[in-house]
Amino acid sequence: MAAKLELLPAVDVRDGQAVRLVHGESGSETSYGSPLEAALAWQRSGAEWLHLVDLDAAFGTGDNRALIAEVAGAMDIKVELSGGIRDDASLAAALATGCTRVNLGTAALETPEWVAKVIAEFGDKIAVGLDVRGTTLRGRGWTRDGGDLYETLARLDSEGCARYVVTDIAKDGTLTGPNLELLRNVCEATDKPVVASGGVSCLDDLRAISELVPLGVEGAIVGKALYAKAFTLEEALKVVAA
Ligand SMILES: O=C(O)c1ccccc1NCC(=O)[C@H](O)[C@H](O)COP(=O)(O)O
Repeated sequence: MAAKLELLPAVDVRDGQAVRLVHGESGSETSYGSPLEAALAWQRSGAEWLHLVDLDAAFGTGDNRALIAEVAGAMDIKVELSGGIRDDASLAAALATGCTRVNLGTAALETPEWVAKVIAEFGDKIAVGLDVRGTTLRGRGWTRDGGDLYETLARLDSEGCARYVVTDIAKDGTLTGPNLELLRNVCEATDKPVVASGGVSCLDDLRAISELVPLGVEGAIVGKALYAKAFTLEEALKVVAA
């Protein structure tokens, strides 16, 4: 288990632009310009990880595959790739970017046999995103219900899933703080590391998530707060190093 919380600044890509959504809803975008510039800026600021999302692939409105490959290829740091990775072809394209790991979402709900197969084949290169409203999972760019969180978690655990990225959709992009209770509950239900996602608004939120490291929280994805300049990545990295 990691001793300090890992920080994963997010670059979510829609129609070629770095954007932030509210509650992950298509159409709620605020644009922040070039994804490559954003990713390079986080790297220059000392990030050890980048969380890179192809929102068009997640929503089924096309993809940004070439751009995502360009961004991932330009990074000297670890990259977690998410969005629309649902079959052999999209997984092969994602892994070919040289990313450190991929995050599967919808596939874990809709094609569990395929997910079990790729977990067995690729081990900790595969994480599963558990994106929830309450305790109900959501797939297809968070637009469709996909079953119970804890039943799915038990199934994935039994298949050897290495890691979970847990998002409370009600918090995502809202700057209203992470759902610490959800994180605690998921950590109680699994021995595997958990990456927290959604809602971080201030440095105290990162301090609060850091307190969950002994329970199994390994990292925190930070999006909107960095783009809205609530704090700098340098400040955030200092807080988690303390
Ligand atoms: O990750 C996905 O596949 C995804 C699919 C559909 C909508 C949103 C998706 N991801 C969003 C993120 O990973 C955010 O970058 C992350 O939760 C940060 O949230 P916040 O700090 O609240 O901006």
